[in-house]
Amino acid sequence: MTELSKLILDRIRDVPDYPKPGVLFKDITPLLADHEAFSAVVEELARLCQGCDKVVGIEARGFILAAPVAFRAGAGFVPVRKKGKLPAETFEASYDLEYGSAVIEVHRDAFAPGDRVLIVDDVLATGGTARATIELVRGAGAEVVGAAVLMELAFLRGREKLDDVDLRSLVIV
Ligand SMILES: O=P(O)(O)OC[C@H]1O[C@H](OP(=O)(O)OP(=O)(O)O)[C@H](O)[C@@H]1O
Ligand SMILES: Nc1ncnc2[nH]cnc12
Repeated sequence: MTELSKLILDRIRDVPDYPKPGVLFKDITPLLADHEAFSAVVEELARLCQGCDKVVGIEARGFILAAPVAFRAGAGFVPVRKKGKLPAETFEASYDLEYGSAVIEVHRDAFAPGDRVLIVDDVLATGGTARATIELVRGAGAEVVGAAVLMELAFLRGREKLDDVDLRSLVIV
């Protein structure tokens, strides 16, 4: 196990049966509260944005990672939000996730044509959220150069839905 993996795994709390019975929730708040771990994660994710123009973060937990990653990498930040939260004209996509379903949106003018984009989120579970985000970003005229998550839950096989992108996970459990 690498030093970074240990730093991450030691600071993720498992919460059983949240938000529904049978779900083991991976709570990243202890990691966020630890400067050493949070900054190491941001540094590592920012390395994946070499030459990218924008970092996309997915509401809500994705924002916490994607915004500092964009700042560190010298890229712009674009929010993908749950339906009804963005004020201007949007594209939208619906999807299923481990414990429900949702609709996400991005502003129609969020990207310049051909922008190179890294998608950042905290957890990859079923892959529904990431898949929908890729479609949104491509539909808005940008190029997805990669997707990066802090933690991948391998048993949910989300990676199989993302076989057309370069997916990096800092830890896989
Ligand atoms: O791979 P999937 O099965 O799609 O699940 C992963 C998504 O689930 C969580 O978000 P959630 O929708 O719970 O929103 P939150 O960030 O507002 O808590 C997580 O932050 C990912 O975005
Ligand atoms: N088990 C889980 N823990 C934290 N976030 C999630 N998003 C989807 N599944 C999750």
